Amino acid sequence: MANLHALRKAQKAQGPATIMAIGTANPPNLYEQTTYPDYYFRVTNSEHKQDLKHKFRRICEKTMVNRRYLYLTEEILKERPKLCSYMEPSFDDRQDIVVEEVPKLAKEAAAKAIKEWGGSKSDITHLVFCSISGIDMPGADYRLAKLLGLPLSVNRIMLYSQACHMGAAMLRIAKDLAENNKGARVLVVSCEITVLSFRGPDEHDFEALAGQAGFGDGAAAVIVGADPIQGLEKPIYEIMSATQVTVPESEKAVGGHLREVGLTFHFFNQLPMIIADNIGNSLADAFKPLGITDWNEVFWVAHPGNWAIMNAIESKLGLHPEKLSTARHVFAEYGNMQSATVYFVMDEVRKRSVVEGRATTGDGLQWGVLFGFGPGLSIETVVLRSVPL
Ligand SMILES: CC(C)(COP(=O)(O)OP(=O)(O)OC[C@H]1O[C@@H](n2cnc3c(N)ncnc32)[C@H](O)[C@@H]1OP(=O)(O)O)[C@@H](O)C(=O)NCCC(=O)NCCSC(=O)CC(=O)O
Repeated sequence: MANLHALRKAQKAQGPATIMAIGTANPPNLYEQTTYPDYYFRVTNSEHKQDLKHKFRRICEKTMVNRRYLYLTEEILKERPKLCSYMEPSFDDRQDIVVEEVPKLAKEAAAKAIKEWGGSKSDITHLVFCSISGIDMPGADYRLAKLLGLPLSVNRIMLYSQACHMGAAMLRIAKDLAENNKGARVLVVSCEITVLSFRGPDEHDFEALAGQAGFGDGAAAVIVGADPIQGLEKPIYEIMSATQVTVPESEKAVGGHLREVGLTFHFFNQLPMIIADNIGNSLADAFKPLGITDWNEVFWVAHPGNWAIMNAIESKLGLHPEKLSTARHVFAEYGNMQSATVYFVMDEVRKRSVVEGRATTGDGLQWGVLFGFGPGLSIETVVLRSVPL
């Protein structure tokens, strides 16, 4: 028994899971929000719906998004006209694209993270990959591992059909993998392209219209491992804890349905208030062991969701405006890239901390919260510890 105990101890890492690199990527096509309504109504052959176009323009302005990267172009849509209808069965056309393209964009982000990490691909022990799109067998994880040239021994896990909270949720998974497997180096990848949900406008479907106005395409990757090798691996943040709670009676607050017509997107207008009303409890539980009760004392890496959600959180928790300024900046420059967004925010927080001459990677503060939410309603709370700069 004594030997078994020693064996189990030897299998585990000593220190906490640590984020050692972050990479991001977007498709090459940049769409300015001011001209997007003209583009969108032209490519979907909806120019005759002028009142709806004006409404869509107002919705686009209300999002507070400035620009977004999108995989789909006018050329691609001409080749696949079913995607431009409102509800024509079009699953195969959509699937043809996402099965090929999700792993490719993911590879760009992952290659950047691996380069920053500085280790060898052969030392990557685990791959955790999420995307709403691209269900296939073998999956996008297999394709990505092949594109990157990862060792055949890599332990893969693919998470399809989840949504925005998965950026935070994958850190929760990676933490357990890194801390329970000595020497593990976990490549965490998220890739979201909106090909399943792109559709033409309909005056009776506000939720679809809002989705067309706010979502963007992007991929991001991080490397997570414990006990960094000095001189080779540079910690960016330590992951102190990671938890999920499901808000009761909220399963219809946000979600989607995958059908022949692609993915339809649904949300309640009350979503901002539901999130703001519930996030306080999650923060209190997460920071209790550290004795922190003032949410302005920590740095914030928040999934933006939409502008109203950030307003509601800021007001409910009494946050200073700078706490969510990076999340707002990323949202304005890229739109809501669902699970990938929070990694863009994390990348921006650590880069800004350097540029602004802060003492740590967390805006000069020691402790921070990475926060995500998505269908369920699932709230993910990850406590991060910054490192000195
Ligand atoms: C589209 C919005 C910018 C609209 O902003 P506001 O609601 O503040 O603006 P507003 O009230 O003036 O509404 C703008 C126009 O839309 C109309 N409108 C608003 N709500 C409506 C509704 N429920 N049904 C029909 N029409 C509606 C208004 O009448 C108005 O039209 P008119 O101008 O004609 O009077 C916002 O709702 C938004 O950002 N939605 C994004 C989608 C979203 O919630 N994503 C959640 C992310 S979820 C996430 O991140 C997690 C996950 O996905 O898992």
